[in-house]
Amino acid sequence: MVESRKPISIAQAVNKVMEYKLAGQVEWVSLEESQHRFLAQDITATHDVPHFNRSPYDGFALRSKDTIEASVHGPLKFEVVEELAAGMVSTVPVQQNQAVRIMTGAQMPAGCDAVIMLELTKELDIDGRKYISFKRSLKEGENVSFQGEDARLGDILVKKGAYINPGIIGLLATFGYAEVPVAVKPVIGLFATGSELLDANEPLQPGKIRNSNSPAISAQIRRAGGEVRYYGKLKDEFETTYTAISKALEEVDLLITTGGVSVGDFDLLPDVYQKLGADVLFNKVAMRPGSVTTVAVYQNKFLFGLSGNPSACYVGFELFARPIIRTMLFSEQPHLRKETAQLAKDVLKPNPFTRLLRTQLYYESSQLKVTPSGVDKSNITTSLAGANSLTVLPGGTRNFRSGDTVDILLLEDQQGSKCPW
Ligand SMILES: Nc1nc2c(c(=O)[nH]1)N[C@H]1C(S)=C(S)[C@@H](COP(=O)(O)OP(=O)(O)OC[C@H]3O[C@@H](n4cnc5c(N)ncnc54)[C@H](O)[C@@H]3O)O[C@H]1N2
Ligand code: MOO
Ligand SMILES: [Mg+2]
Repeated sequence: MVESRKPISIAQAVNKVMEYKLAGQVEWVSLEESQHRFLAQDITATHDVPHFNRSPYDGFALRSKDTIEASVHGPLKFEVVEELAAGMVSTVPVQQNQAVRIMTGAQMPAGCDAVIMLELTKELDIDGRKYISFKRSLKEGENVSFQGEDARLGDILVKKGAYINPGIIGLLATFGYAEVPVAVKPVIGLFATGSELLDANEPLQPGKIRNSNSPAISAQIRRAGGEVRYYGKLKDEFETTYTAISKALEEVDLLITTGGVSVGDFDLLPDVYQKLGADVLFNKVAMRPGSVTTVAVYQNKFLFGLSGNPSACYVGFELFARPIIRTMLFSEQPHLRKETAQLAKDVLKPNPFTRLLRTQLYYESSQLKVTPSGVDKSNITTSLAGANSLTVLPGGTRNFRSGDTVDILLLEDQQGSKCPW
């Protein structure tokens, strides 16, 4: 008699997994290496930016109160007493009706409170001395970039858990973070199970298929921010499978297997969990694909038994393993980002279990739209290539029509969501 499994909802399954979430750790890496990593601490401004008043233009710094009389009919003439390139500081005090030639980025000379752009002046040479004339007055503070206008000392600029993008790299450099505190990448062990599996470099043989799950899941692990420890393929033999899994568990926090979790004669993972004495959190989720996804905990380590079917394996990872990885990367929004979009095609099917359609999300005018990225079956690989989102069609519904608003989960997004379920 085949064991009967009781399906639980996705929300219940996600909650069960998140109860056991693991803590993250901090390491320091060079600024360059920090790209695509996740911040392990809030980044605060270590000084004002800019930290001195400076000129945003090439022109002449002067005292605005001296310019009040300037007009088209009565241009004023000021003597130029110094020239400042960016990086230089003034040495000559500026007196009434004097100006300092100043370049973009140079610190404002003491006493000056405005800058007139080069284009608005005429330069004169009188008896070997330099002068400018100009025809308009300036207000106090005009064309000055003030200390602290970009950031103030102590401001929190980027929160812990943020994905480090090029803009953040620039910010870190601005504030002198030559070394950056980032989350240690969780190491995720991975096995593919199945005696039918060939590697990508092997020619096809009758009855055998190439192992696509390991490379795909490895890429998903890296996309989520983890590091892959690939242990290779396992034939469907109990002793070798049990030994390999128990040994690998000593080396990683999270171990993913693909295949062998259903009720077939060679689906050995349920027996492996039993022999280990692992606590099986669930072995059936009311979702399609991925209904056989099984998660177990053993000595504070996770065993993710993902389905062998490629689409089911892909979805199972994103829903249950990704949030654990992102939590270890200090994210407060570790789940896939949830949004709504308009369905662009009819999906005329009953959904006894919640269906997670692999979809292509795109913009049309100002509307977000989704369309299935291929055939909606658990054993299909081709629909995964074009999928940048999962469209959630809740269990107990049927027949969605083009134009219906649906919930979507974004696969390529770094923002995430607190809990979409
Ligand atoms: N009697 C029942 N049969 C099945 C049930 C069920 O409830 N009762 N569930 C079906 C569902 S749903 C799924 S999903 C699959 C899950 O099977 P397993 O997780 O046990 O995976 P396998 O049987 O090992 O493989 C399934 C399928 O995927 C192919 N596969 C496996 N590994 C890979 C890989 N690394 N790369 C590419 N393809 C892989 C494998 O050859 C099989 O075709 O069970 C249903 N059956
Ligand atoms: O778990 Mo299966 O993926 O529902 O098709
Ligand atoms: Mg099976």
